[in-house]
Amino acid sequence: MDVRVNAAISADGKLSSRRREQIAISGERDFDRVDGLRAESDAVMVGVGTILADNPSLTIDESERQEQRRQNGQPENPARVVADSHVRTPPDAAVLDDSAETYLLVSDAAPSDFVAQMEEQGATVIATGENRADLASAFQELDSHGVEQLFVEGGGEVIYSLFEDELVDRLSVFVGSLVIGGRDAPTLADGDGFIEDFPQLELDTVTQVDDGVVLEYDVLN
Ligand SMILES: NC(=O)C1=CN([C@@H]2O[C@H](COP(=O)(O)OP(=O)(O)OC[C@H]3O[C@@H](n4cnc5c(N)ncnc54)[C@H](O)[C@@H]3O)[C@@H](O)[C@H]2O)C=CC1
Ligand SMILES: Nc1nc(O)c(N)c(N[C@@H]2O[C@H](COP(=O)(O)O)[C@@H](O)[C@H]2O)n1
Repeated sequence: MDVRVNAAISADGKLSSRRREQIAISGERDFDRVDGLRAESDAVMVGVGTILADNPSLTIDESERQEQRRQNGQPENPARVVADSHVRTPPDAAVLDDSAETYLLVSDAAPSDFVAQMEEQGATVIATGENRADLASAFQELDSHGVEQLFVEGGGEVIYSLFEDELVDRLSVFVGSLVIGGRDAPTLADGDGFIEDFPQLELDTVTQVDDGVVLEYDVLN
């Protein structure tokens, strides 16, 4: 499976403010670039922190891109994947609507009534790992469901875990021209943080988009 991570950060590296509300760091052209990346993917993934903060639909905005996918024999939207070890996805979350397939990655400790409720909503639940979803094993299962290109949009906890598990192939970052600040504001990669063996990146391209810049990296695993 090929895993691409994309996020928008402020010039000081924040994904959002300490209130963890959705902030439009990207401008119109960058949101359109992200829509294009969704359209190239088999599935779009976020952590449940992003579901609770932003309630995204993770579907494609541009109808021409959906039409192109239909012509290619693909579903009009990529599947949605939510990392949700501790079963916090609300039953009315937008990702559970019927506009695309949805996978929830939970741990083996997920209560069966939660699993049943999510399956009733049409989601496919993949349980791996003792107390936290084991992303490497879950990705193998996603692969068996035909997910070859996975596009990860955040947030900072999930992105850190993916780097920790050496699962990221490519990283793109839109750096917007604003400062958010705050020691409790989420950053691109949160979690415990690395103290050695820092994941190394190779800078591929730098492109100005809107009043910010997109940095594209290959990840040297
Ligand atoms: N600017 C941007 O591009 C984006 C910003 N955001 C912002 O990021 C914030 C949400 O980010 P976070 O709080 O970091 O939440 P997150 O979206 O990374 O979700 C974290 C949660 O995922 C679950 N999870 C399940 N398996 C996991 C695993 N193996 N490793 C790590 N987590 C796992 C855990 O319950 C954990 O609490 C919000 O403020 C949102 O607005 C989110 C996406 C994109
Ligand atoms: N690329 C990007 N730029 C920003 O400025 C953002 N705030 C985000 N946030 C993420 O965008 C997704 C929105 O999903 P919907 O289009 O509403 O379905 C979601 O993943 C946000 O967290 N991204």
